[in-house]
Amino acid sequence: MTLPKFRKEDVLVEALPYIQEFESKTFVIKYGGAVMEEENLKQMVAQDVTLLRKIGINIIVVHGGGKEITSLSNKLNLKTNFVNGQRYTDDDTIGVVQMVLAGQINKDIVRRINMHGGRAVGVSGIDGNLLGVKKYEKEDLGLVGEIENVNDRFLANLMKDGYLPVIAPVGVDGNGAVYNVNADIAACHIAGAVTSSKLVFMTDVEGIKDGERLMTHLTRSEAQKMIEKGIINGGMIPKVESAFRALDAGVKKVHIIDGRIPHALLLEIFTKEGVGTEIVDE
Ligand SMILES: Nc1ncnc2c1ncn2[C@@H]1O[C@H](COP(=O)(O)OP(=O)(O)O)[C@@H](O)[C@H]1O
Ligand SMILES: CC(=O)N[C@@H](CCC(=O)OP(=O)(O)O)C(=O)O
Repeated sequence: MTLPKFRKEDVLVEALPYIQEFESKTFVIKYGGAVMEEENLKQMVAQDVTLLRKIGINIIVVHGGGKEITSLSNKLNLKTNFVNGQRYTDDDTIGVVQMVLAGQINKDIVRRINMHGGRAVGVSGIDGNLLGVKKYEKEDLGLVGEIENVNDRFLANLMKDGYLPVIAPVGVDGNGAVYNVNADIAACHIAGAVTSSKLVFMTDVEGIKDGERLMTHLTRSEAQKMIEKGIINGGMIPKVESAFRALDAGVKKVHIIDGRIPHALLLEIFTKEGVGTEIVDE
């Protein structure tokens, strides 16, 4: 296969209108899946978010780490149990969740971004009462939390001072108890609270597919029909439902992109074609 030849100056010029459009806007990026495992991809994401921040876009990173939590739980002989896509979180497991998300993964992402001069600050939902939660009510998931409020002023202050918040999805309730929160759901609540222009889910599929066909653009009603027909299922459901919630809260576009593509974030944001699927209101 011969790749098309790009002239560097054309690539930069194509990016210019997007740079103008997005200056001072806020983007929330949910980072998870394979992108969090591969060394090269981790470095590229750190470069991409730093570049976006440096050209004046306010970036907030929300990260997952489900696989890493399961792996440490296994080493500690703790059982893993998922109920409808969420981890049943008992007293021992919440310790592991906090250690892995707010400790190891959060600091690893912060360190990488800062190696590129990105001014990242790692916080969990406990810091500054960023994610106020109550116990999840629809079913008993132990210490899984449902977000009731987001301290958006705390985030706004960090960004005003030029910092790039990197958020671990654990929350705290009114009594100071710590809860586990699904990272997709945390990202959508945060995007809504800061009226983000874009919410980008980086995952390890090409985007939303109908059979073999990648759907590059979907309206809410088209996506809803794909859920009803079972074309969208499994781990994609919480992402798409989070996308709907974010659109309700005023987010303009939600993107589901393939984090396995090198520099997928830059391609999505600065090229006409983009990568993956965008979901809009109508
Ligand atoms: N229509 C669809 N298009 C693409 N992926 C889909 C679709 N329906 C279900 N999926 C599944 O959703 C998964 C992505 O969700 P998940 O594994 O939870 O991602 P992450 O770990 O990045 O949060 C894909 O691996 C795929 O198996
Ligand atoms: C309640 C719940 O399920 N929380 C998730 C939090 C991490 C997460 O969401 O990580 P990914 O984005 O990598 O899946 C968990 O414990 O796995």
